[in-house]
Amino acid sequence: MKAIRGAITTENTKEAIFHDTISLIDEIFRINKIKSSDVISIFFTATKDIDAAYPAEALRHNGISNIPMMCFQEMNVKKSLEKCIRVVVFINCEDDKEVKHIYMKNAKLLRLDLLNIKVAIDGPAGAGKSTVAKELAKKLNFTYIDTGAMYRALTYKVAIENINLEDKNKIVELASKIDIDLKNDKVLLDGMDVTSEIRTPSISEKVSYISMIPEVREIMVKLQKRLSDKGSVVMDGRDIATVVMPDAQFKFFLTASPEIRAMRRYNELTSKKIPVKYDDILNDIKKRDKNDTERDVAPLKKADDSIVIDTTNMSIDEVVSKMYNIIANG
Ligand SMILES: Nc1ncnc2c1ncn2[C@@H]1O[C@H](COP(=O)(O)OP(=O)(O)OP(=O)(O)O)[C@@H](O)[C@H]1O
Ligand SMILES: Nc1ccn([C@@H]2O[C@H](COP(=O)(O)O)[C@@H](O)[C@H]2O)c(=O)n1
Repeated sequence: MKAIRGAITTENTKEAIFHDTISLIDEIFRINKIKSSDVISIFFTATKDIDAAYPAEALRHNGISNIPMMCFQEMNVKKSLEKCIRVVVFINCEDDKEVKHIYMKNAKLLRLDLLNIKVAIDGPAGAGKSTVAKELAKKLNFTYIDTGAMYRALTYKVAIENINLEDKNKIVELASKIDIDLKNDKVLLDGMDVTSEIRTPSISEKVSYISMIPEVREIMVKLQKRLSDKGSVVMDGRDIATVVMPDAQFKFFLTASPEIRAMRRYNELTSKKIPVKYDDILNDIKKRDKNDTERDVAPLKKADDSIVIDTTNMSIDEVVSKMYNIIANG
């Protein structure tokens, strides 16, 4: 037995409810290659603003009379999608049958995560990419992939193995051997949690030298492309819209003045009791920007089709909402 979910938005008239319910059920049957004799039962919910007809009535009217059906009112959650009919269809089938859940019209917003949407976010150090990307991914229920964390993890490994930054061969060899994984906001290096270790000023200072090495980029980009292939993702970095996900449906380039970016980073580190000087951070940011934008391979640059968001005078919430609205309305 399996359950197939679906939803569709409608209008509060009998005609619209009948039409949209039938469209939804037809699509669920068509895409999942099921017939009414496979169906055990169907449960519908409708939002509070739908009272002109029962969705189940639409199916009866359309000739389906032998499937047990029930209609309920959906929980009335504040700011939730209006005029929406949700359904769950229980079917008899083989255990290994792959089912596809169907979201139509504005109900697609309920499960953007099922639509294989790629969101690319690039920008200079401290522009707010990872903070915003993480929030946005949570709001959309997408997977978040922090590519900077991968270069940082390699840099951390280079540092603990005492490898000279000039020794490119050793660094590339290490890059090809290490295992980097991103799981539940944690960065795992060969299975070890290095989430905080990779964010220290000493790693930030070195990372753009490591990320300049073309063979290192090749290894990282291959891994990032593989990760981007898993459903809907938000990925942030420097070359995401240009190299890693050039086909992303949504591309953003976040920026802010170097002074604001340095101040944000200074506040972040001092709040964690990490002793730092504002001027050192500003210099590191400027140096990294220079290295990242001037390197030969995949330099940091805005893709032609990226939307620029200057976050200098915007709060984190404002940036996230702006991006979310662009995606939800896109
Ligand atoms: N719009 C904003 N307003 C205020 N603070 C912000 C804003 N965006 C991000 N920050 C803060 O700025 C700091 C840097 O942000 P974040 O680490 O997300 O930047 P980043 O672009 O990912 O940087 P890096 O490339 O160096 O990793 C964090 O402390 C974050 O909380
Ligand atoms: N796609 C990327 C991501 C990062 N880098 C390099 O890594 C450094 C650290 O990245 P953060 O986002 O964590 O600050 C960054 O300065 C780049 O040198 C990259 O090259 N490509």
